[in-house]
Amino acid sequence: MASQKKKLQGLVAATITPMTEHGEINFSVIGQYVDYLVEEQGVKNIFVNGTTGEGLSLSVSERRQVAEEWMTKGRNKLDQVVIHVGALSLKESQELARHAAEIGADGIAVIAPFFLKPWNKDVLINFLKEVAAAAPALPFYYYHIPALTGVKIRAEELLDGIQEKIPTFQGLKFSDTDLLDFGQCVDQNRERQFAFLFGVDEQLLSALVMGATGAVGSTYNYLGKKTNQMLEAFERKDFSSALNHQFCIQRFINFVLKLGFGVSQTKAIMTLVSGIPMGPPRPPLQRASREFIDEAKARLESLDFLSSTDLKDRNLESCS
Ligand SMILES: CC(=O)N[C@H](C=O)[C@@H](O)[C@H](O)[C@H](O)CO
Ligand SMILES: CC(=O)C(=O)O
Repeated sequence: MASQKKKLQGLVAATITPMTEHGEINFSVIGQYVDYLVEEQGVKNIFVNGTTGEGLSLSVSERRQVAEEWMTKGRNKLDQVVIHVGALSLKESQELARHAAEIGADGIAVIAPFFLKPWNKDVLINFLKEVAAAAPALPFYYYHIPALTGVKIRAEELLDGIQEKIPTFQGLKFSDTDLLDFGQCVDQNRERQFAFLFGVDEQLLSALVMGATGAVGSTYNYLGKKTNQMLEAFERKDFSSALNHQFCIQRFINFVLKLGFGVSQTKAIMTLVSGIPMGPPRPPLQRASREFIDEAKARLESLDFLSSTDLKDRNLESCS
């Protein structure tokens, strides 16, 4: 039963989908990628085929294969694998949900359909419910990302009474900066065992204060270790250390955001930091520029986020 599953906690890396130079999925590096997350970043949960994974740019068949590969390579190594199964077609979404159940995933997540959009809460819930029903034993997470879907129905409103409609509802992945909405999701559901997973990595500390139980994000692929240090400091109520860690992370994210930061840039950064080739993104995205890569690399080095370098002595802003 879904409700007996252990709660999803801590950091969840939104996985990149590695690709070859020819734009095909590069399954061959996923095993290495799992080991890197677990051993180097201390991250044992993953969120597959989401924004970072270019899930909506993959075919249904590719999405199934990617999910299977992560499940296979993650066996006995990862704690939880959540598969994003959102799609514009309800049928496709249901197929992916059933498939996630078949391969033994720990949960499914769904974004709001973003072309022909649900215009109110009830319409959105009805769509989500149909998807959830295709995998009745799997924990279900709603993936709230209004800036990308254009569906701005507040999460707080959506959560009101959701378990009556979707019995497998287990939590929320909240990728928005509206901490009033996020805080109210937590406050109004205190007696329920929901997971409140925050998705704006540069603001995670504020969300922890608001009651986040975990976080899903792209930067946990390569800043997982650093972010785990922040979580540990927060746990032991050492707020000044936690804030220092958050500021370090912010310095990097702020820097790359100003250069222009998205999935393409995440692929380039992960390639730099992990040494595992993530390849180019799929059109319409375009690969990160040489200038971006050089500047990001220099910044990673100065913040000590690139372990291979030894700049510590002349480094004033080092975050280690
Ligand atoms: C829009 C987007 O991709 N958001 C990611 C997850 O939800 C985050 O992990 C961001 O990449 C990160 O917070 C940097 O802004
Ligand atoms: C960041 C995130 O959660 C995603 O890539 O879907």
